[in-house]
Order: sequence, then structure tokens, then C-alpha cells
Amino acid sequence: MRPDLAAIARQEQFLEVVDRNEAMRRFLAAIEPEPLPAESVALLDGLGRVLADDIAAPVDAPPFDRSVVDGFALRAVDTVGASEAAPKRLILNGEVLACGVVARIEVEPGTATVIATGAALPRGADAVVLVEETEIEEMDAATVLVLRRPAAPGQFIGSAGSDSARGESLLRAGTTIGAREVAQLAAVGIDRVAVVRRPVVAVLSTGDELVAPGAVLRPGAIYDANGAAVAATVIENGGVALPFGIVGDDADALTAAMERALEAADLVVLSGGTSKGAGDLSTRVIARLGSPGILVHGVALKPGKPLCLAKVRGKPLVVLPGFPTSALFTFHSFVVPVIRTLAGLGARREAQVEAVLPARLASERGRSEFVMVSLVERPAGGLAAVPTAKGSGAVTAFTQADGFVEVPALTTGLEAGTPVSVRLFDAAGRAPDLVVAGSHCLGLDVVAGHLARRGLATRILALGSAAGLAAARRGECDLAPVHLFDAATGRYNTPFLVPGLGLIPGWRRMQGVVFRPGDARFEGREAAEAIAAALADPAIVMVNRNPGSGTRALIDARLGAVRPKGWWNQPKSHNAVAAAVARGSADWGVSIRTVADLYGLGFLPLAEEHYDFVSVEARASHPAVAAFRDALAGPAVRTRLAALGLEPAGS
Ligand SMILES: Nc1nc2c(c(=O)[nH]1)N[C@H]1C(S)=C(S)[C@@H](COP(=O)(O)OP(=O)(O)OC[C@H]3O[C@@H](n4cnc5c(N)ncnc54)[C@H](O)[C@@H]3O)O[C@H]1N2
Ligand code: MOO
Repeated sequence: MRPDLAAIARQEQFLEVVDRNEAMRRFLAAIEPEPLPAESVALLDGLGRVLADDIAAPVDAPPFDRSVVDGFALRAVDTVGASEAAPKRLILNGEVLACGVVARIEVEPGTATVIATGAALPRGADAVVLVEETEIEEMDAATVLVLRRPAAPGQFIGSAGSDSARGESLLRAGTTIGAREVAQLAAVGIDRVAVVRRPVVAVLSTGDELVAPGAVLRPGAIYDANGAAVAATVIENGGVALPFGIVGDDADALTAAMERALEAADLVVLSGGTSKGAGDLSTRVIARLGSPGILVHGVALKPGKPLCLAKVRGKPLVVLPGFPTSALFTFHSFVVPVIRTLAGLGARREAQVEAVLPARLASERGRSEFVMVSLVERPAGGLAAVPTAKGSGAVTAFTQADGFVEVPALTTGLEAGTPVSVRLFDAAGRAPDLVVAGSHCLGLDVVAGHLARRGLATRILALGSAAGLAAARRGECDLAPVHLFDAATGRYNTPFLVPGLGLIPGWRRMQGVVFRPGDARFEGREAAEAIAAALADPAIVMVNRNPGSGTRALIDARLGAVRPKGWWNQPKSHNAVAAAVARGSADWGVSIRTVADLYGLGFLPLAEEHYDFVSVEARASHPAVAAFRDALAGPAVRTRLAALGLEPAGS
């Protein structure tokens, strides 16, 4: 059946795009979140949970007066005046007070009783003396304790309730139970605790294109990243994730899944299908579920504009945008605070640092924009905030970033050098030992992996050769991996150096024509011959490269003024070229052998590309830079590079 293109083109609009504070205000006003009721759990199961009530000590700790040393329990008054010259002598009572032993004999005037650390003090005694400060004499039928100094009343006694007294408040509601709190509770005999019930959050991902991680990716499909990411964030914030998996773009299936989710959970989170494309029906389904329904649909926020906040059947229901970065940002901003409130947890502890922008940061006017950044040290001191984002569809920005900056709604961008506050993802995060900014290569992962096993953390910012070189010029990285071809000199990399920058030779990467194996138009031919034949065949589609890349220079040299089909498709990476050929949207392109192997493509060698490391001389003496050089020169890394088809310099 022909799809109803007109209906698809005529999608409904967002209700109204509101400011993010207004969005949160409406959401909270409707759902009025409060800590959930308490449940009783065994003490150890309480670890990590939030106390629902204040806890008062039911007994004294310690429960009785006890000795805190090994020695003798006695009456201080009997030792008054004791000295080297005039020692005092006390008769030892005929019992030994070990821990757990209850005294039978009262300490009468002129007597003492042997007592161990932790044993209950006998009646009559009011002090304990250290065993090493006494002597024993056998006299007639009695054993006598000799003291050469007086004891102070109360010495070496831990009195009942001195740790915590019965009725005293020990822990307050809202405290997260850790090992120290467990110790406290166990010490007063508590074996069960009342904790706030964890909010159960149902997590659904919607979209016909989604495939669960672990399954095979069919053409056009993509892995469900949001399901796992949202569930993990729920758990990190004191909730229980109830995974509902993937629901296709089918209104009835989605309605049924949402109904089950609302039944089972305290809060329901969906991702995908909130925007205006074909198949975006999450928001339409909410309307079927009852009032008040949608509270907010559309927030002046980037990423996250299509966020939808709703309340149905008395429960909060949120539809996150499908793009993972948008989904996680909006989840953190709008849903995490609600989960934490339900869980009885306070607001997340936030930390922020000041930094400056190394380059102009463009921004869309009209939406507050959150830009993820990686922090690097500047040569003049202080930090630079380097944007790591690759658009809302990318998740790598999260793992590479230290935090984010906010660009206000009414600006079109921030100039280079602007001071910004960076809100950190992890307040305790560790700064990397080595910052590498530039072109990415699988070989770089080999070196970074080698350093990681030696305790050195490398931050790789995949910015591309040109931006890496610019960062190196500003002194904002240790190394910039580049493969920049200079057409004027016909040389790689060295022509781009300026004073203050050096070059550490890296490796050579063989570039060549990539094609699907078995394609007789390429298989078994010489590269030059195969390209010439491809240019003569109008059925063959190529994939080009971006202007300025070394590979593009190579392609231009072969093509001259010819513009074959596919020439305008100019992706920025070796991988994108290989992926286009592998999935059949192009028949050939130029990439490197390592990548061709990775995609299972055929390869006809053309020329070598030099992948080297621009080094910032001011940082060249840093131990991590020295370790990097050593790693590059060492046999372990060289062998692994060679196995990837990369030829280390000097070999
Ligand atoms: N004409 C317009 N198009 C779009 C607009 C707009 O205002 N007008 N908004 C854009 C913005 S901003 C975003 S963000 C996205 C969000 O769209 P949806 O929330 O409807 O999400 P989908 O269309 O379902 O998916 C978008 C994208 O994300 C991928 N996706 C979805 N779910 C997952 C998942 N669980 N794990 C990983 N990736 C997922 C999906 O395959 C799409 O690639 O809309 C813009 N469009
Ligand atoms: O809001 Mo979308 O989340 O910009 O990408």
C-alpha cells in the first residue's frame, strides 16, 4: 500500500514551546513529588538506602560501665598517697573478669579484681589501673597488688551510654545508609530499618528501527542506547529500573505497553517519537490515556526541545527525545530531580569550575543550549573548555566530556576567550595525564591502551587534524595527531609546524580504493586502472572526502576535473567512506587499509598517508609525553600497530 504521504507531511505541531523553568514548574505543580512511604528491610539490605525515620538508640552503648584496658578494678580512694617510697597494697579478689563475665564479688575497701579490656566493672570499683604499672606479691595465703602511684577516680572506665545513650537520636531521616551507619545501628542492636521505598521507574524505548544491544543490527536499524542509559541513571539516583524494552511504532502496542507500565511503576519514561517526524506517536498515545495528560510538550532547550512532560492516572509520564544526548540531558534536568525526591534523596551535589572558551562557540538563538566540554589546562594557567559535542545523535560526547556549559537563549554564540562556568558531571573526576586532540586512528587506541595499563589516563579528543593543530598552537593539548597533506610541497605534516611545535613521527597508513569484496569491477585490478574504469562506467557511484583532507588531495589528483556520480558526498572520515561502501550507498571510495579490514572490504593500495603527532614543546618534558614517546618506540606497541596494517615510523 502506498503510504499516505500527505498525512505524514501534515504533522501536528508542538503544543507550545516553553522556557525550561516554566516547564519544570508546571510538571512539579501537577505531580507534587514527595518521598515514598517507608518499608522495613534487613539491616544489610538497607545499605545505600535512605532512612525513612529518625532513629533513637533503644539501649545504652556500651550497656554497662566497662574497663577500657587490661588491669585491675579498684577503689581510687584506696590508692591515695601511693608512691615509690610508700607503695599501697591491695588484696586481689578471687575472680577474673573477662569480657562477658558478670562479677560475683564486690570490690570492698582494700581489694582489687583482675579485669580485661571490655569487661563489666564490678560493684564497688570506680577506677582501673594498667597491668603494666603494677606488681604482684604472694603474701601468706593472699595475692597482693602493689601500686606505686595513685589512680584517679573514673580512670580507664568507659561508662554506660557514653557512646550513645538510650533515647538519644542517632541518625536522621534522609540519611543514606553507608557502612558507618550500619555500624552505628548494629551497635545498638537494630537489625531492621525503615527505609524510603525506592521509586519504580518503567523504561520504554520506542521506534521500529530499534534493536536491543546484543542482537544483530539489520539494515536501517540502530541499537537502543536510551533504554540502558535511562535505566542506569534511574539506579544511580536511588530508583528501581523496570525495563520494558522496545516497543515499535504502533499506536495500539504503545498504548498497551504504557498501560502496563503505569500499572507497575511510580513513574514512566519513554524515549523517542516526540518530535514531528513520521511515526512519532508517543505524544498522541498519551492523549488516549486520560487527563490531565500532556503538561508540557516543547521546551526552549538544546538539546531537548521535543521533551514531553505528562501526568496520567495520577502518575508522572515523560517522553524523552529519541536522540541519546537529548534524552539523557532532559532526563537529568527534569526527571532525575523527581526520582530523587520520591527516593528521599536530596538534590545531586553539583560542582562547577571556571574556564574559558578556546574558540568561538556558535549557538541557536531562542533555546538555552547545553554544550558538553572537555577541560584542558591552558599554558597561561587556568582551564580551557573544549566542546566535545557531535550533535544530539551522538553519545561519545558524554564519555569524553567533563561537564557542560550553558549558552543563554538570547545569544547566537560566545566569542573565543569568553569565561564560562563548567558544571561537572563528576565532582571527583580525575584529570587526564595526557591530552591528545586531533585526528583519530585505531593505532592511537593501541598507544593509549598501552599507557592505560601503566596507570596513565589519556584523553582523546577526536576533533580532526586541523582543529587538533589549532589546539596545539594554543598550547591546549600535549599532542595533536595529524595527517595533513601539503599540496605545494607534496609533504605531510611538517609544513604545518610553527615555532613552539615539534613533530613525533607516528606511523604510515596505506590508503587505497575500497570496494565490496567480489565486485568484479574492482577485484584483482590495480588501483589506477580500477579508478579509470569506474570513471568510465555511469552505473558506478563513488564516495568522496571533505576538502582539505589528505585523502581528498589524493582523490583530486586521480580525478582531475571529472565529477562522477557520488562526488558531492564528502564525509569527513575514513570510517564514513568505508561504511558507505559497505552498505552499498556507494561502490568505491578511498580509505585506509585498517578501516577497509574493519568493514570487511576489498582494498587496492594507492599511496601512504603519514599519521604523526604534533607535540607542544612547552609540554614535551611532561612524564606522560615521555611515556607516550617510549611507548611508540617500544616493541609491544610497534608489533600491535603492524598487526593493524600500520607501519611505525623508522621501521
Ligand atoms: N521537523 C522537525 N524535525 C525535528 C525536530 C523539529 O523540531 N522539527 N526536532 C528535532 C530534535 S531537536 C530532536 S531531539 C529529534 C527528536 O525526535 P524524537 O523524539 O521524535 O525521536 P525519534 O524521531 O524517535 O528519534 C530521533 C533519533 O534518535 C534515535 N533514537 C530513538 N530512540 C533511540 C534509542 N532508544 N536509542 C538510540 N537512538 C534512538 C532515532 O533512531 C533517531 O535517529 O527530532 C528532531 N527532528
Ligand atoms: O533538542 Mo534536539 O534534542 O536539539 O537535538
